[in-house]
Amino acid sequence: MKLNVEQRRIVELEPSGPMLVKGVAGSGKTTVAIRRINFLKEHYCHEDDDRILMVTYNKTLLHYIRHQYSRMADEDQQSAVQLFSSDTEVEILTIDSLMYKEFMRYQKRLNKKLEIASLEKMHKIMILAIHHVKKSYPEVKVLSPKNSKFLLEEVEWILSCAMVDVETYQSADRIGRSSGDGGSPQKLMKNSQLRAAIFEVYLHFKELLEKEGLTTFKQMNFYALDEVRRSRINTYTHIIIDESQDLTRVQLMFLKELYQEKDHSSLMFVADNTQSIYPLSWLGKGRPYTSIGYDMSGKSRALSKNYRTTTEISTAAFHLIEADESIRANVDFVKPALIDRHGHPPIYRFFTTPQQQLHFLIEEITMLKNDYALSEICVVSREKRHIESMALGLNAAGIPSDILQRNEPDFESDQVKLVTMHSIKGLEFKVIFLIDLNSGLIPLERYTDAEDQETLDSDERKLLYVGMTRANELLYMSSVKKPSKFIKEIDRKHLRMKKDASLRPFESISMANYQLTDQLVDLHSKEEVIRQWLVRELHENYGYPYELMELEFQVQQFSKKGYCDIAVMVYTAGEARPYIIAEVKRFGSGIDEALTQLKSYLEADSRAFYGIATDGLEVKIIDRNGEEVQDLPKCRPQFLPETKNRRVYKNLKNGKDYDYAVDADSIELIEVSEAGNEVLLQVHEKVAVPLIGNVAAGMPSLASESYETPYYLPREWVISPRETFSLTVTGDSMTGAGIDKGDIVIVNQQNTASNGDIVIAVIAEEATMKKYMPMGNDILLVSENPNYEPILMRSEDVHINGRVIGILKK
Ligand SMILES: Nc1ncnc2c1ncn2[C@@H]1O[C@H](COP(=O)(O)OP(=O)(O)OP(=O)(O)O)[C@@H](O)[C@H]1O
Repeated sequence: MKLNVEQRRIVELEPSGPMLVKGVAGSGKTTVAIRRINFLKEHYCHEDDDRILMVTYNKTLLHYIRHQYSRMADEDQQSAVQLFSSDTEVEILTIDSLMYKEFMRYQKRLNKKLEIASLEKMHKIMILAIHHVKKSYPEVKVLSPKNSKFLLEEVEWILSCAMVDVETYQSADRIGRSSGDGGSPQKLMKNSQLRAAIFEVYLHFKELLEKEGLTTFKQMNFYALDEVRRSRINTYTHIIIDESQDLTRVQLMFLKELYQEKDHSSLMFVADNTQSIYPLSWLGKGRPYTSIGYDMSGKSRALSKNYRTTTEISTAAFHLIEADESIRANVDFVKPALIDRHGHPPIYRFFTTPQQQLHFLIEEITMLKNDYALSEICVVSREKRHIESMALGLNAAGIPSDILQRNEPDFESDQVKLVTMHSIKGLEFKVIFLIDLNSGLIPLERYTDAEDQETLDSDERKLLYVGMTRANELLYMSSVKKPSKFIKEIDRKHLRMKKDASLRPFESISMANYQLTDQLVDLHSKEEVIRQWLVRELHENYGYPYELMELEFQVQQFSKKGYCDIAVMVYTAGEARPYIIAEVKRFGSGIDEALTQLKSYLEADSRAFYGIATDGLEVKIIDRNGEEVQDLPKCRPQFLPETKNRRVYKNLKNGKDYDYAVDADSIELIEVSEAGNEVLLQVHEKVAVPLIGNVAAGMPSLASESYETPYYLPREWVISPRETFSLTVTGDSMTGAGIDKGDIVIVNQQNTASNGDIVIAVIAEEATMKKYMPMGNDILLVSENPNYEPILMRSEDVHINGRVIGILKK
C-alpha cells in the first residue's frame, strides 16, 4: 500500500519528544503507527538500550494488527515478520498487559496476593464505607446506600485519575458528572463538603478492600503506576500509543514513566477524540495535553482522509456526530475529507421481534455469501448477550459464526464474526451488521439528571459512530421494537431500506403533509401513514410526479372490482396506463396478504409492469410475472404526458430539417434541434411570426388585424422579421414539395421571385401557392402534384405576394 504524502511525512518525522497524530476513523492512523516503528528502528535506535514500544488498547486490536500485517504484500509483510518476531528492540503490547506486569511486580515486592473483587462484593464494601463515613458527614445526603453505584463510579474515577490527595479531587474539573444518580441531584461542586466526604469514602473503601485481600482493576492500575515510578526498569526510547484518547489518566501517567527521554527519542500519541467511548478516558474528553505535562503546540499532525469506508457510509456516520456540539467543539476534532469511493448507502431495518431480525440476517448473509467470504462479515452489538443469541441463531440456521474472543481471535476462519461495539474499535470488515440499535440500549439510559445523561449520550453516539465506520463496503443497521434515538438523528436520505433499492426506510409523515388528500376517504386509517410514506418515496426518490399517482385505483378482475392502494400512471402514445401498483398494510402487520393481492391485480390488469407490497417494515417488489425484482424503475421523461407541441420545420433557406417544439403553456418557450439530433440548438433571438390566415383565404396581408397566435422562430430562419408571416395550407397542390394540408408555411413578403421559388401568388384576388417559373413575358405557376396542371399566366396578371421560406409540418 502506498502511503499518501501526509502519512509518509508522519512516518518519517524526525523524533523530537512528544507528538500527536490525530485523524478521522479509517484515515490510516494505525497503519502509520506501524510503519513508524520500522522507520524508528532503522534510523533512531542506534544505542544499546534503545527500545520501541507500541501500545494498543486491547488484545483484539493487537491480534488484528498482526492479522492485517500477515495479509500484506511483500515489503509490508517483511516488516511484519520483523515486528512480530521475538525482537528485543520492539514490543507491541496492550496497556493492560503492561500494567498487569508491574502490578505483579508490586505484589511480589510487598509479598501481597490481591484478588479482583466481584461487582457484588464491591457494592457490599461500598455500603460499609458509606456507613462509616456518614458518621463524620451526617449532613451529606449522597452518603446513602441507594447511591452506592454512583459512589462506586466516583471512586473509580478518582482512581483512574491517580488522585492521591483530597485537594486534587476538590479542585478537579469533573467532566460528565454534574450530579448523582437515582434522583439525587447533587452537583459535585468544587471545594465542597460533598467532595470531601466522597474522598473519605474512597480512602475507606480502598482500606476495606485491602483488608479482605481484594482489589479492583482501577486500583490495580494505580498500584502499577506506583511500582513503575519506583523501579523504572523497563523503559523505551520510542513509545507509540494507539487509541490514546481512550486511556485513563493513570494509564497515561504510567506510559509517561516508561518513556526514556533522549535527544533522539519520541512519544507519539495517536488519537481520534470522535472515537472516545469510555467515560473514564482522560484526553478523549477534550482535556489538553498540558494536563499530562506535554505541550503539543506545533507538534500535532492531522489525517483527514477516510480510506476505509465508502463516501456513503462516511457521510451517514459523520451526520450522526456532526449534530453533537460537544464532539464538534472538541479541540482535537478533525473534519473528515471524503475520498472518491462510492458504494451502497447504509441499509436500515426495523423489526418488532428479535426473530425477525435474525431471519433478516440469515437471508442477507445467505445472499452475501455469493460475493463475500463469511470471514469478511461481522455482526456487532452493544451488548454481549445480543451477539451470543445471534451467534446461536446463525449457527442453528447453518451459518457458521464465531464470537471474537479477546484472547487469540481467529480472523481468518470461514465463519461470520460477532463482536461487541466496544471491542470492534480499530478493526474493519467488508460487511458490518450493527444489530439491536434499540431504544434504552444505545444510548444506555443510566441517569435521571439530563446533563449527566447528555454526556453519556455523547459517548454512546461516538460508540455508534465507531461501529458504523468499521465497514469497508456494506453497512447494515437494525433495531428491534423501539429504535435508538440515534437512528432519527441520521438523515433518512443517507439510508436505504433494502439492498440495491433506492427506497429509504419508513418514516412517519404528519397528517398536515399528506398528499393527494382529495382522493382520500379516511385520513386516520392505520394504513394511510404507510401509503403516504410510499407516495412520498415514489415522488422524492423515484421521481414520479404526484399528478401521475392515483389512490384506490380500480382493477377489474373478471366480474369483481378490486382497488389497489396506489397506481403510478405513465403515458404511452398519449394515453395514461398504470405502470406501478402498490399494496400497503398496517405498520408491521406483514405483507403476505398484500403480495397475494398485488399478484392478482397484476394478472388482472396486464398493463401494469411492477408491484410493490409493504407494511413499512418489510418490502417486496415484483414484476408482472410475480417474480421478485431488486428495485422499481425511476421515472423517465417519456413517461410523462406531452407538454410540448412538436413539429418538423423544413427550412427552405438552407435545405435542412429541424425538430421544433413549443411549450403548450408558453408559446415563447421553443426548443430547436437538427432533425433526429437531441442536442438542442441555442436560440439567441426569436421572431414572432404572425399566422394571418390560410393560403386560400384571399389576398394575404400583414395589414390584417385578425392575427392568430404567432409562432416564435429563431431569427436566422427568417429574412426580414417585420415582413414575415405564415399561412395554414388548405390544399394539396404542393404535396410533391413536401407541403401538405394543415402545414404552416412561413412566407417572406416580397414582390419578386426567382425561378423555382415557391411563392404565394395572387391571381384575380385569389391567393395560391405554386412554384414560380418565369418564361419570357409569361409566368408558369406549377403545382407539385400530378393531378394539377401548370398555369401559364401573363406576368402582369400575377401578383407575387411573398416567397415561402420554410414549412412547419403538421
Ligand atoms: N494511503 C492509503 N491508501 C490506501 N488505503 C489506506 C491508506 N492508508 C490507510 N489505508 C487503509 O485504510 C484502512 C484504515 O486504516 P487504519 O486502520 O490504519 O486507520 P485508523 O485511522 O487507525 O482507523 P480507526 O481509527 O478507525 O481504527 C485500512 O484498511 C488501511 O489499509
